[in-house]
Amino acid sequence: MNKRMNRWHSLPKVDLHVHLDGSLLPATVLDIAAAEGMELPAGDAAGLIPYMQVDDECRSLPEYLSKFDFTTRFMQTGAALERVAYETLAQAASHNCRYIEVRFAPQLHRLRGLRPEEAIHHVIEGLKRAERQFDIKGRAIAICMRHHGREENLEVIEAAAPYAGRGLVAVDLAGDEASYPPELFREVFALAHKRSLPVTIHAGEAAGAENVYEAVKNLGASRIGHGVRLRENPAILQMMLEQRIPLEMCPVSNIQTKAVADWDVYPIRDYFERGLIVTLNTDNPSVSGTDITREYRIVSEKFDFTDAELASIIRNGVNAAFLEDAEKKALKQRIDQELQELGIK
Ligand SMILES: O=c1[nH]cnc2c1ncn2[C@@H]1O[C@H](CO)[C@@H](O)[C@H]1O
Ligand SMILES: [Zn+2]
Repeated sequence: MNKRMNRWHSLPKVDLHVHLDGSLLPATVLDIAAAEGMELPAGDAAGLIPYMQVDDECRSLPEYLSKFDFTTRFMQTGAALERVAYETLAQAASHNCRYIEVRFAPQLHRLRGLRPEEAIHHVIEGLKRAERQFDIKGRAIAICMRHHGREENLEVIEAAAPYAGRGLVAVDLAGDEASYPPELFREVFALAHKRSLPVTIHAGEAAGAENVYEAVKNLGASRIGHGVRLRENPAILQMMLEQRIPLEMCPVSNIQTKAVADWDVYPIRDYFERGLIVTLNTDNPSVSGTDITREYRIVSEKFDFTDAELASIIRNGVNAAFLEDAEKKALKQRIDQELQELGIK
C-alpha cells in the first residue's frame, strides 16, 4: 500500500447507501449453503464470484439486479440476516467507516416464512452485535421494492414503523426504476409520512430527473439515492439545490448499471461545484466488487478531489445521516477530530 492508498483508507468515512444483500461475502455463502444443505454452482469462494458480482460487460440496471436473485437465496433465516448485517459492518469498519446505513427489502427474505418485522429485528441484532465489537455505528433502512404490489409495500412500512429510533432510521424504494415510476408508490410513502418515517428514494438512476422531482415532491424524500441524471433537468437540479437535498452517489455502481455512460461524464465534480449536497457511498460492495476506500480513491484520482474536498463530502454524509441527533453530534465531533489529526481542514 503506498502513501496515497493509506490516506484514503485512513480517512474517517461514512456510508449512507449500502444494500445488505449486495454485501454478502462468497465465503459466507459457502458456510450458509453447507449449514443449510443448499446446492452451489461452485465449490469455492472464487468460483462463486461470477454468480454474485457483475463484470465490465454489465449493460443495464436490470442485468445488475439479476445478481440479487442469487444472493438473497442465502439470506432467508434470522441467523443468516444477522450474520450478514454483522459482516457488513465488520467490512465497513475495516475501511475506517465510522457510520453506515444498511438497507434491505424485508419482503425478499420471506421465502421460508420470515415475516418483515422478524427480518428487521434480526438485521438490527446483527448491527448491534457488530457495534459492540467494532468501531462503527450502524442503522437499518427498510426497502420497498418497485416490482412488489401495494399490499406488500404497505406491510414493509407498517413493519418498519415500530423500529424507528430503535435501530431503523428510514424507508426506501429500490428495484427496476425504468419499469416502475415513483408515482405508483404515492400511497405507500404517504403511509411512511403518517408513521413519521424518513424517506430516501432511488431516483434519477435508470430513468430521468423527473423521478427525482416526484420522489421529493410527492413521496416526501429527504435524500435521493443516486440522482445522477439530475443534470438532464436544470429546474429540478435547482430545486435540489434550494431544498438542500443530499444525493447518495455510488460511482462504481453507476458506471456498471450504465446510469452514467462512462467515467469522463460522471457528474460528481459538476454536482459538487454547483453546490449540491454530494455524499459518496458503495451501494453493493460484493455485487459491484467495491469498498468505500476504493470509491474515495477513484473519485479523487479521476476528478482531482483534494483532501479538503473529500473531507467536505464526508461531512455532507455525516450531516445527511438519518442518525438520531445526539449520536449525530457525537459522530460529527469525532470525524472532525480525526480529520484534524490527519491534517485535513
Ligand atoms: O442501484 C440500485 N438501484 C436499484 N435497486 C437496487 C440497487 N442496488 C440494489 N438494488 C435492489 O435493492 C434490493 C434490496 O437491497 C436488491 O435485492 C436489489 O434488487
Ligand atoms: Zn442502491
